[in-house]
Amino acid sequence: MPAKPRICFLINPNSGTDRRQDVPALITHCLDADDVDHEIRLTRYAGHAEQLARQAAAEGFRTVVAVGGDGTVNEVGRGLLGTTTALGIVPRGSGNGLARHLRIPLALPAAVQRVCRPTFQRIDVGHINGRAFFCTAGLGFDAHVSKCFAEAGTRGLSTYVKVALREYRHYRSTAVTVTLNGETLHTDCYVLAFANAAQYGNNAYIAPLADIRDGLLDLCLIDSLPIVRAVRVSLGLALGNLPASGAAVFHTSRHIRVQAAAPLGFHVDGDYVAAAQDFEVALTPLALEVAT
Ligand SMILES: Nc1ncnc2c1ncn2[C@@H]1O[C@H](COP(=O)(O)OP(=O)(O)OP(=O)(O)O)[C@@H](O)[C@H]1O
Repeated sequence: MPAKPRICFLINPNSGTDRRQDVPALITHCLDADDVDHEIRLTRYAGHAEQLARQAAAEGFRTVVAVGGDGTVNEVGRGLLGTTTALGIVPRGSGNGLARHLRIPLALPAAVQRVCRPTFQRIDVGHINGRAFFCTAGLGFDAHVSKCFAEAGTRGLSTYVKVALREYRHYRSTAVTVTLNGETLHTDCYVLAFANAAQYGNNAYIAPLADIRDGLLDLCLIDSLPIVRAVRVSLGLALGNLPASGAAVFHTSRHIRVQAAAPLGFHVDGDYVAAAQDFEVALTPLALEVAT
């Protein structure tokens, strides 16, 4: 009889807004012990999932499953880069952008069953200033909001919307020079998003045409955001028609350089990283195997 696939579940107990304590028992209940051997480990601090994922890959697990949101998925994915272990996702975050893009079920029982009988496929991986991202990265207002969101004390979509509306009142664009596809653009940056997947999460489609396997990043540039345009952008995000709305400019490229006139914050997969003035953004095609 062939050996059962080994799956390691890494749970971030801090993801999302649902604080139920019995997630390990639920996972064990939902999977079929005849089909898989599994282990469950909990993250103890931010950054721990990357370390645990790398260790699980070294132990020979076929799949390491991020049980959490896009931040946890990012950490686990980073830990698996360069290994032969696949990333699985059981979505438990606030936004779940990558899970939604890959059409992974949002309900825990269905997601656990899917990861036990998966289809394996490879996805592209983006890097911004050396930091990997799998869903989106960005400069400007979205990064600023992710920084304020992390400091807000509460999570979830309603906190995110409250923080975004509060910060919108005083956030201003920064002048940037963007080099891509042999062209140089001098423009202002309110938001510059680099999309590997189509959405930020919560079905907010920043780049609805983004294909996670096409070897290209979709860039979405919003140079300023007066109120009328803010309404059009919000509708475009919700309806998935931002490119047709004319409220943002889109490009595709595999390698982008951005130089900003003043320090600009950036995020990867919704988690704020730092401020910088020079950005190198690049895509490595099909660099990570994912269980979907
Ligand atoms: N045990 C832990 N204690 C505190 N923070 C943790 C722990 N484990 C992981 N983290 C951090 O929690 C952050 C948020 O988690 P995650 O992104 O999974 O949830 P979310 O923000 O609710 O979901 P989403 O990103 O989909 O909106 C991650 O960036 C991760 O670094």
